[in-house]
Amino acid sequence: MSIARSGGLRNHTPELAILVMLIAAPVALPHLGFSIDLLTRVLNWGLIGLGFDILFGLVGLLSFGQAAFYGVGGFVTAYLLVSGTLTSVWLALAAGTISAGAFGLVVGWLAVRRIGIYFTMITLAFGQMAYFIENSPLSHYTGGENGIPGVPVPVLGFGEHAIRIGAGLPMYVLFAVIFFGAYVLARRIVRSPVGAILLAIKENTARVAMLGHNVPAYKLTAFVIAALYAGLAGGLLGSFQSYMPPDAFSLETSGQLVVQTIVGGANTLVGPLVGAAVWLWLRDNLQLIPGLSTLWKLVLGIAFIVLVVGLRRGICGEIIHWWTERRTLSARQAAEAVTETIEAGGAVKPALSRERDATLPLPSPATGDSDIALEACALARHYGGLKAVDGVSFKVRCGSIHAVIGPNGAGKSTLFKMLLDEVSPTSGHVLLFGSQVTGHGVSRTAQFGIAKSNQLNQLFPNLSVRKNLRIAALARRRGPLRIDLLRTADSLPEVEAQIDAIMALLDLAVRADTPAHILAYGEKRRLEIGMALATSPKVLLLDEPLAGMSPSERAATCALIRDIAQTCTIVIVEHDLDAIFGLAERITVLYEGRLLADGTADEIRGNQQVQDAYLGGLHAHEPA
Ligand SMILES: Nc1ncnc2c1ncn2[C@@H]1O[C@H](COP(=O)(O)OP(=O)(O)OP(=O)(O)O)[C@@H](O)[C@H]1O
Repeated sequence: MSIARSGGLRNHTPELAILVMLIAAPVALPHLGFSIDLLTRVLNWGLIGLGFDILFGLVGLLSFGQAAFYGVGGFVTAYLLVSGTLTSVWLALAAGTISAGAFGLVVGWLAVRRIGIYFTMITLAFGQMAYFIENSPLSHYTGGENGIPGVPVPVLGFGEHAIRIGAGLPMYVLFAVIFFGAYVLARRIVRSPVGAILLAIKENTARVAMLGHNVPAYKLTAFVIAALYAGLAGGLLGSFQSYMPPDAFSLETSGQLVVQTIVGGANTLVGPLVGAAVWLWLRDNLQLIPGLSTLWKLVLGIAFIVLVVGLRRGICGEIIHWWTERRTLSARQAAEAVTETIEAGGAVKPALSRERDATLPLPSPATGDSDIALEACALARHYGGLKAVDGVSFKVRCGSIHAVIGPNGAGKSTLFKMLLDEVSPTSGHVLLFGSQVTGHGVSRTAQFGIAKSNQLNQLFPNLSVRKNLRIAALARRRGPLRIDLLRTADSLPEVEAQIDAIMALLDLAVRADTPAHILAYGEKRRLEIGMALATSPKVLLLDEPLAGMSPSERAATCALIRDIAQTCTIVIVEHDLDAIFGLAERITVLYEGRLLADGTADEIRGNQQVQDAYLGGLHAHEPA
């Protein structure tokens, strides 16, 4: 089970389990060497870990700079209280948390445009810069190397009814209540449309952008959420210790968070908490072993290696994986058996719907030759000296099926990429219903109404068919960015209805809960088309939709394309010319990047130049 799962009463089991764990911990764990203070400290790490797990576990962005936000939250809170600017610890905590979030917005804005190691390096650099700033230019406010002593504890109530939350059990209870609230919120975020899109970004970032989601903005959202959690944890640290230490900003803090999350299990939310418990317990108890002296660090390192090698998914990750495998094994085996049957040729030919469903996108108005849906205006793309596409112009009539054909390397895929603005043209532009889309980027172009099904499948392999389609359908319904963190991803009835209609159309309804990677090849191709269709496009680009299909699958897919053509304009690249001549109203022929011909199927069939350059050659090479 990933943390993105949703639906049903069972989904509240994790919250209940956490509640029981938080209540039982101060009773049971002191017998195992956990003091109440250690448990409180573990909760503090767990709190920063909740946000970090959304960033790292869910989206896959490894930050080595979380200490910066932990420190900002902590020092802003501590300074406001100790300087007397604020007397309410709660208000100071809110100010510290918001400051960390604002700092996260700035750092994240710069960092999320980079991926992999570059992202990590930027966060690391900002973390180190924050440490330096705390220690030097701002030492008047932060106390530099001395930190800020005398941070007051929170007070509940007013006047004579006020209760100071002192050290020991009361402080643990405060941290436990805050952690529980933060955990419930984090789970809601994970199960929200935003959470679903963040998980999809980790699976296949390019496809999420191609569907119309603003990927950098969603990553930034995750980054700020992580910074807010870190800021809150930092603010609480000062009150817990009555002292805000400068090492909150240190690289060791960021590193320890990463280690604890890996040990506990990323993408589980509770993993960083469990990792912190194991890590801090080992650290505290190893130091007490007589004769171990400074060797305890070596032993701790060996323990880390053993844990990581032995439990690849981390402690919680392995437990959840084992449990999920047990629960879903029979369903998975049944799905794999269906796939084997289909691939062995034993499946019944898909009974594709001929009825247009009311929830599918409505047809574009096709009112005559002047009604042009898409226009390529002198499009060119050069790679150094190679002219992959060289000044190609053509018009696609609204409501038609328009084919682009040409031999291998003619520039068809490059042309498609420019139509969706995945690749910027060297010169020329694209008009959609008379408005220029070129230059807006792939997400905006998808939002304008152009969708593409790719030559090579671009699915979210570990997500079910329904979830794949949901990511696509959410793009058009919610626009490029919406931060609806508190609703569940499957709570939009119109989106679910659209998914059901598309699954019925694609004959994938029985595979709704099957992960995409288990599907048979032909089913994956249909899902690829379905994802483009789920964005309710005005113009659908199909790049070699029949590639690799059996004759019966080709026939079924051609019928599907005709069905889809009732709802939107289609531009199709395909090498199966029999299919193309049967489907397309108009055909554009490319040869070595240039436009060779453009006309009706009959005109193209009778064109001698096309015969010489492509049709003759292709039929000569075509397998029987
Ligand atoms: N990113 C790139 N960098 C350099 N050359 C490229 C790039 N993308 C495509 N090309 C080249 O541009 C030319 C056109 O490629 P493209 O994939 O668009 O052709 P195609 O008509 O789609 O071929 P196919 O039918 O085999 O898919 C080819 O020579 C290809 O090697």
